[in-house]
Amino acid sequence: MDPQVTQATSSASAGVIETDAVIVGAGPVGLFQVFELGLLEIKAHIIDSLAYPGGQCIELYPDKPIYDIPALPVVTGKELTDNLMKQIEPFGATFHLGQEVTTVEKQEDGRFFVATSKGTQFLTKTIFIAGGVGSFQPRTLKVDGIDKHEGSQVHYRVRKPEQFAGKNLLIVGGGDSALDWALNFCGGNEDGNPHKAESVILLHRRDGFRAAPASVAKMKELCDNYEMQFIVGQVTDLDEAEDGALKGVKVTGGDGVTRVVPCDQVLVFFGLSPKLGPIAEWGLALERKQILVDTEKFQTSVPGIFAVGDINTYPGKKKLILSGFHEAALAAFGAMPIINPEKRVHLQYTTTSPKLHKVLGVETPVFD
Ligand SMILES: Cc1cc2nc3c(=O)[nH]c(=O)nc-3n(C[C@H](O)[C@H](O)[C@H](O)COP(=O)(O)OP(=O)(O)OC[C@H]3O[C@@H](n4cnc5c(N)ncnc54)[C@H](O)[C@@H]3O)c2cc1C
Repeated sequence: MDPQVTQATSSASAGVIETDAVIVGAGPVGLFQVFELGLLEIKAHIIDSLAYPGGQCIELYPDKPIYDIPALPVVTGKELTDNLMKQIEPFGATFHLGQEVTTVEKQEDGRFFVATSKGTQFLTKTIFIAGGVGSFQPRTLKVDGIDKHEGSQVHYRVRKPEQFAGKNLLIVGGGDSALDWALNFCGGNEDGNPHKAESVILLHRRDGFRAAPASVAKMKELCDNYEMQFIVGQVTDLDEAEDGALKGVKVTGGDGVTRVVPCDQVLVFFGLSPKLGPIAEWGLALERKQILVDTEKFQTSVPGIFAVGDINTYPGKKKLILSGFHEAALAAFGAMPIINPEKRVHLQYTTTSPKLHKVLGVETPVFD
């Protein structure tokens, strides 16, 4: 992420943050919402459950070309995100990444209380939901009783690699994350690896990987040297000690035979899938898991809460980035009477707005 953009690292300890605007979702439309609010001199806080901005563009197709962004004949998902980050840099939005917005509650004074999974809290005059297809959550291992081990012995993310040092690890999955972490924990380089595990077993349902060829080659080399073990199969059951702790899992191989694979910790990397999640609980009118909005301000059934981008629906809606950008512009204007009822808002061209040029640190052009 661009270092110029403020990333709040300890906002939970800062108490309740009072603000004019909270944006839920840092996909392309949420990012452009920062720009449109910035043009109207509104600073926003933007929250995403992912650890990085870009939404679907980064999560699903970072290196694929997009051909229908006006004036950009071709741009990849990553390039579009990088450009949006650059474009919003002058507007000083605060990013709260790696946290899901869980709670939205209307207060008596008309503002909204917003809270995240990491305990960050806001009191805001307006909310812009740019939640796309929902917040991306790790796909979980579907085995009876696994939930009681999640967080202690079964993990879907690696937050602190040091907690796995010296352990017997079972890493499940066949994509880049599974292989990268398997190689990382195998380590064993000459300089020493602070996260080196006691043993690493990689388990995948087939003998083929959706990962960088270099990682696959390295993994095979480590297996040939007996520094890692690779098993084809699927976890079908747990192997628990008398005290309930996990001492291994049962793996059914391609031959139909089920074997016990002992391990201390299980790391599962099945990718991420989007879930509407808590947004469905905020009392907004929905239609087939999308938020109903008007087509003037893109406001939801709750005044003060706007919804833009893939998350909303209205007659004729098309789920395109282009449509989301348009909605973000009109939603920003629509929110101004709530954010600043005293202020008369006029449409200003970015070409001729001295106020904007001051923010951007550029000269206002002279017209003959
Ligand atoms: C393979 C593919 C190719 C595509 N190609 C094109 C194309 O060529 N042209 C085009 O116009 N469109 C294309 N699209 C569609 C385009 O990507 C979407 O229209 C666009 O990403 C929508 O942007 P968004 O910001 O509304 O939502 P998203 O990009 O989905 O971003 C939403 C963000 O909100 C976050 N979020 C959701 N709920 C919460 C919550 N409760 N708390 C915190 N964060 C939350 C999510 O983690 C996510 O990061 C393509 C899509 C795919 C999958």
